[in-house]
Amino acid sequence: MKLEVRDLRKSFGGNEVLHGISFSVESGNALGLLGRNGAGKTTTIRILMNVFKGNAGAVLLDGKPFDPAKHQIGYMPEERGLYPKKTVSEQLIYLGMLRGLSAKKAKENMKKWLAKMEVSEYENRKLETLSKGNQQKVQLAQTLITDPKIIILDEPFSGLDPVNSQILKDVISEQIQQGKLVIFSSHQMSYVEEFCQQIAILNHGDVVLSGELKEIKREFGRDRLVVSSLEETPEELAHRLRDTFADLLEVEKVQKDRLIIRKKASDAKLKILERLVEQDVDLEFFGMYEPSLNDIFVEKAGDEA
Ligand SMILES: Nc1ncnc2c1ncn2[C@@H]1O[C@H](COP(=O)(O)OP(=O)(O)OP(=O)(O)O)[C@@H](O)[C@H]1O
Repeated sequence: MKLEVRDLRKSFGGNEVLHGISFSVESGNALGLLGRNGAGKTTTIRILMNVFKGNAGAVLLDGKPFDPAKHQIGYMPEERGLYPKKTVSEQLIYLGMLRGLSAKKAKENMKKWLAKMEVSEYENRKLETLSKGNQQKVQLAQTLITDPKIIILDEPFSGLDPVNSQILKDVISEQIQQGKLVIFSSHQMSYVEEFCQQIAILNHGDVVLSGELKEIKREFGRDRLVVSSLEETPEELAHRLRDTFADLLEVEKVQKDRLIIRKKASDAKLKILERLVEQDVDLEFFGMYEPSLNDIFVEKAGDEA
């Protein structure tokens, strides 16, 4: 399956908040929808789920208009909607049956997903007596109870500690391996980086970058090198390079204890290395720049995530 968002626009009261969003994702892949607060992630997901309609554009599944009501979808909205007074098992079975499972299958899946989320011990507790993080895991169990082929999660990691985030990450990775199509929004770059093949970065209602994360990283790192010296601080090294390497490179920035430089020609790498050796620079590191997703996000969306 291929889910495609094509040129989506949305206005609220004359204020356009999505200016033509496009991205696509196929089964067996996860797409991380990234963006700062207010970038338009939730609005995009709500249009995908037909909570409301866009003013223009289309959502297509295998090239045809996508109607979420006609498919089994695991959707976890930003505002969590479980019943605080009911027990965990009651509500999971109820919601499973509401979505077409037999009572037997709903009970079976309830047990399976509570175990995967490591919250089986709370099966007979009222939801309101659980911690926020455990309620969140129950919500995820509910989202996945029908074993949906399409999974759409709005900020699934919010409120989870690192251990619970890892549990969720493992569950999502397993779903991807089983061929599910996953879209989720997040601010947490490290998790997105670990298991998303695709990303779309939203900034003020525009997709500023989208595609295969590996490709994006390769492209982003192209022409850039990282260099550091044992004897000179990155600032001192930057000074030296600006003075005596200006024909070969531009100094881009200091990142922690290293310097990021941009080659002026694609074959300049060896020449740079030769000149560094000629000048007796005591090299600590010299190599390709491999940007983190956070580096890319900061450059594209303007600030720390
Ligand atoms: N119902 C609404 N009425 C008016 N404006 C809205 C409505 N829903 C969203 N917006 C506006 O649309 C923009 C995008 O909001 P959205 O919730 O999609 O962002 P987001 O990327 O999900 O942000 P966050 O990370 O904070 O959840 C914001 O400027 C928001 O104020």
